[in-house]
Amino acid sequence: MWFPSLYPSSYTLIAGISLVFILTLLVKLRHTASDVKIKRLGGVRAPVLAGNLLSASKLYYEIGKNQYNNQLVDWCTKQLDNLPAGKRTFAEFSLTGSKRVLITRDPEQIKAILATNFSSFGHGPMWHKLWRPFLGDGIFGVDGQLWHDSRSMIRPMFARDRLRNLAIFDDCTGKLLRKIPSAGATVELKDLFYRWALDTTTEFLLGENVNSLDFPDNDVCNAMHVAQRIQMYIFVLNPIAPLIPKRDYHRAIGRIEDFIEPAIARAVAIPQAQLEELSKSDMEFSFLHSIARYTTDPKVIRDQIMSVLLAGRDTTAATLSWAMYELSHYPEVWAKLRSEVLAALGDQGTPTYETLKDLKYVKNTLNETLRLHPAAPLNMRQALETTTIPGRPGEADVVLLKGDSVTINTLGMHMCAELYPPTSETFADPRIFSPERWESWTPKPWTYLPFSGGPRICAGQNFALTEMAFCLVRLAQRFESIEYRGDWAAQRLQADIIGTPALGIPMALYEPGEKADAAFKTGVH
Ligand code: HEM
Repeated sequence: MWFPSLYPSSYTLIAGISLVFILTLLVKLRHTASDVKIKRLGGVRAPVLAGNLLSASKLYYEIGKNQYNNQLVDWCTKQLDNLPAGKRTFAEFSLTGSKRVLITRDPEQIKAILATNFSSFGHGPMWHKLWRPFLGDGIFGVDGQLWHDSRSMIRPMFARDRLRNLAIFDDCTGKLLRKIPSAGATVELKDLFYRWALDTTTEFLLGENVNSLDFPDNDVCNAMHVAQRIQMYIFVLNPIAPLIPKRDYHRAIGRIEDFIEPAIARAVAIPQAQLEELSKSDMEFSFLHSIARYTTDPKVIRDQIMSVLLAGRDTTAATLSWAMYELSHYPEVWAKLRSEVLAALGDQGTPTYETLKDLKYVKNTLNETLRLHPAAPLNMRQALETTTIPGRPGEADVVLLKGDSVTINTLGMHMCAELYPPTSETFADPRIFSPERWESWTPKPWTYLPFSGGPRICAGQNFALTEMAFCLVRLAQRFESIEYRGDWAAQRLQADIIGTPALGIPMALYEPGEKADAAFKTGVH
């Protein structure tokens, strides 16, 4: 009686074993085929972290787990740290034997990928496909001519210091300051910075803002969060992307579109002659107007707006969150920063482009924050054609075959002790936050890349540095001291698309003369 039930399960077992055997063989064959191509090109393969089905499946499982636990960047760096001494700057893995992934923190390789060998690399067709529902064909999602056209389209709005931008920073930062409660009350500063950045960026892009500072539960703000979180999973777990539920993702994107599309419709209705006239006004001409001079196709405009919204919002919010996190731990740094600000502007003076440029310690503080906490701790590229990048000094080049991916571990590179001078009186241990180090030190080329490098360097770098300096100056003008109200040492990096403090930034800020009030030490405002 038990025979009939045994047969199907035996068949299943045999079929299962055969499938695993065939797949393993296939991976092995592909691995060998890649080896042959690499040898033919006179180069070498990077050290292999995982090159068969079993080890690569385990590795992808670890990627998913570490992403879930906010430890993906640490994991990525550990993979390199665990390699034999002298070989800790790059390594590869592959699930299928072809389409390898290279992780690198080697400055020479990064320079080749981003600049000297620029045309051989891009975000790639897979990136485009995975991000398309969100970014469409906007600058962040495309390569080649489409990227070139996008860059030309958005460049004019970043080409010079515009008065309108300062007015936006002033407005939104004023509102942010009004949300910070009186002495001793705990405020979740990270949440405020994200809302401030969303308001600032939407005002800059569209000429109207989401007003999430006044309305914390704003659904555009929530939609941005949901879309980005799911997008990160789709991207990191791309081999199983089709299995990831996407209903909330599409709904969130739809909500963001509901906000930006009416503004686009209004902009494309403006006659070109009127746009031409508007462009002469430094105060009234918005990013949207600028793009509408290039094209009146609402879809093209929507895609560029989405890209810059994504690029411009979380980056500055996360960086300012990290800056305040670090500053709260070093009262003497806050005091020095504040005295520089007060000497230049007093406690009320409005920052201008000129004053901001002269505030060296404020600049050093932001540089140091971006060194320890680059907003994009990992950056991705794909080889658009078979090519080579430098290997270890004195060794053969590393070959990347068309379709291979590269993960540039920017944070891992910033943390590499070998890339810094020895620790001294003027140069603190590189793991420590020390704006002073920038007074006597300039990083070696291609070793400090918070804004990336080469032709695709952050288009909004100056805008971002001015925006963040403006906000930091206003905070320093008003608050004499700041206090972290969480477990400072327990903080972790949450690698969403942008790296952000996983535990938030609960803080208390004190104006001159205010004192800590124990009664306020509970509850977050
Ligand atoms: C702390 C602030 C910021 C940091 C650290 C930062 C960093 C970066 C990085 C690393 C890239 C390269 C991404 C890649 O190669 O895939 C990038 C690209 C870009 N960023 Fe930023 N960014 C910041 C703020 C901003 C702001 C405020 C804007 C605009 C309002 C902006 C606009 C862009 C754009 C449009 C690109 C795409 C450039 C291209 O592909 O040609 N960024 N940014």
